[in-house]
Amino acid sequence: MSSGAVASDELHIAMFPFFAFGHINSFIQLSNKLVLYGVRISFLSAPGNIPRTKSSLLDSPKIQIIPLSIPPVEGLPPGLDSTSEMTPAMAETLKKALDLMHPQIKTLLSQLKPRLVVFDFVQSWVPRIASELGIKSLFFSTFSAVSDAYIDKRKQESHDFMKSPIGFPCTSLVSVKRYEAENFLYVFKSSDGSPSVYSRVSEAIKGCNAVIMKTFNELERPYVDYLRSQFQKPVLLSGPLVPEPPSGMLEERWAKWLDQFPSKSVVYCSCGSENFLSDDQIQELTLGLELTGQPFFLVLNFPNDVVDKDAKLAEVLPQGFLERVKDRGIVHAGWVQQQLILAHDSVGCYMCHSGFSSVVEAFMNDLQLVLFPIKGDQFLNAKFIAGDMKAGIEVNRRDADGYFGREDVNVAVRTAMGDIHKDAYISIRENHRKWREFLMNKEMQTKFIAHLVVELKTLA
Ligand SMILES: C[C@@H]1O[C@H](OP(=O)(O)OP(=O)(O)OC[C@H]2O[C@@H](n3ccc(=O)[nH]c3=O)[C@H](O)[C@@H]2O)[C@H](O)[C@H](O)[C@H]1O
Repeated sequence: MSSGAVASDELHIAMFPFFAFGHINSFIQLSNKLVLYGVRISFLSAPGNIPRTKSSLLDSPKIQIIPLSIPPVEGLPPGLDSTSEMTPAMAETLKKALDLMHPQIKTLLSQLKPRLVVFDFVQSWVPRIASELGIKSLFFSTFSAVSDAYIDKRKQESHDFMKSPIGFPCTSLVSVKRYEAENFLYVFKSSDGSPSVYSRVSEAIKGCNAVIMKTFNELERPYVDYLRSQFQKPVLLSGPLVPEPPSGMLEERWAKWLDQFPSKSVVYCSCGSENFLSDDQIQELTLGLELTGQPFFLVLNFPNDVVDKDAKLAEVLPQGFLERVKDRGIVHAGWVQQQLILAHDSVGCYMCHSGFSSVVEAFMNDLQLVLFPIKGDQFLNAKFIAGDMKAGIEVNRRDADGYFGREDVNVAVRTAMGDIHKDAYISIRENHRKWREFLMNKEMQTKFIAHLVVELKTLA
């Protein structure tokens, strides 16, 4: 069959993630798995995100990237195409810009003619236009099932979030800290006419033909069963979408720096592509990493309104800090090749925000997880990993405001590295090893995707 011809039974799927790399990445991993089963993918992307997206998508004639244009909206500087470059306020405005893409997307879908469109919570209007075109729509939740379940069917008071809801599965997750419950109220916030996260997710679930969740029963069955009882519609499971081992080479400067340290001795610390720490948090985090005595590679992000990121870094780092740690510590502001850093033999501990893709990448490697969630789903992911999976250690946080001090960082990292609290270290390490073995089992991964493809073809 020539590359232009389309087999009648070929399944063509349009992928339309929200313009945040925590979401884009999950859509990329889903696309890469599906294309290996002959599925044709049209990946809708804002122009500025195409280079990173292209570098992670499989180089296959079955995948085409479709560039979109983001309509101009006041408060959204032109040329910014992902939340990793935006302030939180701009990220909210980006949602409004996405809502204005309704006609563009409808025209595109009518031209592409996919049998299915997989969309994100922000674009909760997709089911309407898809059904007008005879296209089935699937809401792909890039969050963990535990986080979707905990947030589900809630009232708009923080005390309501303190405890798990009635009917919630009986697991280690029975309550959250006050500051976490207060943070969850964000899902109800609607800024100048843009619908709240809560209403977008509710509309997405109500309107779609099925929900896809990036998980599997062996990991999150209680939460998946709970959501199935709430959603009352097909919930398809993709499995963990473990990425293929990263291709390419780690940047020379980072490879050379990491090579100088013994195996599993370095702490890699990152807050993900969408989180920005306060100056005080940066002080305590850096002084805590210094106290551990371990070599460390710290990556920090600043929103795009911080023009000179290196100057900002110099301003917020503790006095004399860089001089004191010059032989064993690096602090970098900006994007790094995270998967290649995690795969480096010198890295033995990953201290992270508990983002779901980043955690899956941690389980691809032999390292220990230290969890310091920053917002939303990350709080629940951290509790799930430390509580249900017992495969990581959370940094101790103050109940009222989530404050963590340098000693909290020091204790968590040294426990994860086996310096102190040996019993906890041994059990966490063993559980991490078991889950890694399971997640890296090719047969299991194949089973998840093969089953998903059958379900998608049945739905289409
Ligand atoms: C659903 C979303 O998941 C997010 O976490 P996640 O780990 O998936 O995303 P990132 O850490 O941004 O990372 C997303 C992807 O970018 C990669 N990366 C990131 C930073 C970097 O410097 N270099 C990289 O290569 C990383 O390896 C991962 O593959 C958050 O919880 C968010 O709250 C939630 O809405």
